[in-house]
Formats: sequence, C-alpha cells, structure tokens
Amino acid sequence: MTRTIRIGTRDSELALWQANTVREQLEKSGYTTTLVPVKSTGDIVLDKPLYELGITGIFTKTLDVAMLNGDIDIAVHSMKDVPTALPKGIVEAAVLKRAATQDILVHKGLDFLDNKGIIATGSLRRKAQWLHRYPEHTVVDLRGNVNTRMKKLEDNDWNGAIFAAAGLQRINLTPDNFIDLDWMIPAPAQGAMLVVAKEEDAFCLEALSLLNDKETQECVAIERDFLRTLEGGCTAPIGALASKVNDVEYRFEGALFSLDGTQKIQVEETFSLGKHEGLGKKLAEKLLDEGGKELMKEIKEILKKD
Ligand SMILES: NCc1[nH]cc(CCC(=O)O)c1CC(=O)O
Repeated sequence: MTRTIRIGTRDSELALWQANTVREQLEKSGYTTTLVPVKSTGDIVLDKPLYELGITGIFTKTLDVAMLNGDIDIAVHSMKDVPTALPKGIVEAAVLKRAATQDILVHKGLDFLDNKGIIATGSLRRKAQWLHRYPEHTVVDLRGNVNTRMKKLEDNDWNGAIFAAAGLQRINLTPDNFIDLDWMIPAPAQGAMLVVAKEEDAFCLEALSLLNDKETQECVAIERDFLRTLEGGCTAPIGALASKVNDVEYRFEGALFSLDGTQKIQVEETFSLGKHEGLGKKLAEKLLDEGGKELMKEIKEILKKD
C-alpha cells in the first residue's frame, strides 16, 4: 500500500526547512510524502471549540486544527514552541536529534557590554537573564520570525539582539558578529524538533518512530516535565537544559527568574540516562520550595496587569 504522508507546515523559512528535513528523512526510509502549507486558524472551522480540544499554543494551534480536521497527517514543530500538554488525540511521534541548544547574541561591536547597552528580545526568559547579568542595560521588545528580527536589528540603533543558534543555522543565516551566550540557560527543548501525529494513526506513528532520537527525546522530556511542573499555565522566565557531560553522565540545569532579572532560583543535578524517572518534576518541586512558589505568584500578578 502506498499512502502519501501529508506534512503540515507553517510558511516561515525556518518552519519550511524543518518540514523539509522530516520529509527527506521519511523519503529516505521509503515513504511517499507531500508538504502542505497550512492557512491561519481563522480559515478552518472545526465542530468543537478549541478550548474543549485542549488547543493552546500560538505557534502550533493552526497545525493542530488542520490535523484534527483531517487536512494533514503529521506536523513539524520547533519543540520549544509546543505547549507541554498536547491537544486530545495528538501525540509525540518523533523527536529529532537535537541541534545547537544555546542562545547567541548578534551584535554590532561589544564595547557596550561594560556600559549602558540596549538589547532586543521578545522573550521573557532572555530578557530576565540578560538583566540579571547586565543590570545597567535596557532590554527592548523584538518580535517576528527570525528573518524579521534580523532586519529590525539592522534598522535600529540597538547594540544587539538574542537568537537561538539553531534557528539561524537552519536557515543558513550567518551574522557578521555574534557570540555564544553559554551562560544563558536555553528554553526547555530549544534546538529540538518535534513531529506530532494522530494517536490513532498507526501508519504514521510507525514511519516516524524511525526518525526518533532517544537521547534527545529523554533530555527534552526532563526539561518539559520541569517546565510543566513550574508554570501552571503562565509564561514565566524559565530556562532548562539537560545535556551530556561525558559517556556516562548527564547534567540538568534549570532556573526561574524574576521578570526584572533581580532574582534567580536555580537547581541542578547530575544523572544518567534511563535512571532519571521523575527528575524534571522533582527538581521543579525543589525550586518551588526554595522560593519559587512565591516568585511564580509574583510573576503571574505582574503579567496579569500588562
Ligand atoms: N520562538 C521562536 C523560535 N522557535 C524556534 C526557534 C529556533 C529553533 C529552536 O530554538 O529550536 C525560534 C527562534 C528563536 O528563538 O530565536
């Protein structure tokens, strides 16, 4: 039987690159595929309200709806954009081998670091960590896809802007000046790609199981358990990274920051793969006990007002 797997994708350059990567890997394993660029959510009508289906993420909503509607079979996402709870009927089918996890600063010269600088980012996590390290600096809001943000950096007199290294590498965008921010804790699952499919679609689940990278899958699962336990439906400045230290050891590092960057509550632990059941949740609970509960409450209050 030949069935064509319809791969749903948003139409940004990064989304298309990621969907094409999955497409190539499936074709290499002998599957027939096609790419389906998906229109925005408003164009598609479902017979149930979105909240009833558990659909939440702003980047992933459109593709979730298209999948439940039967217009696509699988969808490819930057895993860090995917809410920690998937909609009913949609499951994680494969986590691809992770690329670079770190954030980078694209800049126009680094003299400003010791003075008063202006840094652009739309991420609360990046803003809080930047201000934690450089309290004298100003952070301005910057949104849009990677290409848009790079253009805005050129057009403004900011000193720099922060990006995920993986996003720039994927679209071959090599800035003239950049530095790795290895002190900055990335977003949970940064640099990983997730392919989702319908729970009932055994054909696609089997095809995608070939693409799964177990090490990446286990590491991002810890990071997302940590996030899920902390956040309770609120977007807070949270970083988490599980990474390999040597052949036998892995290390988890996670932190919660106040929005202004003055407070940081951090947890870390060394572990081995396969023996980390409940680690993300356990460390999130430790963080909550060490002042995280109060800080999360404070963050929610401030975000509610904005
Ligand atoms: N929030 C947008 C987004 N989602 C995924 C990536 C890049 C790829 C990745 O981090 O996995 C980016 C761009 C960025 O954060 O600079």
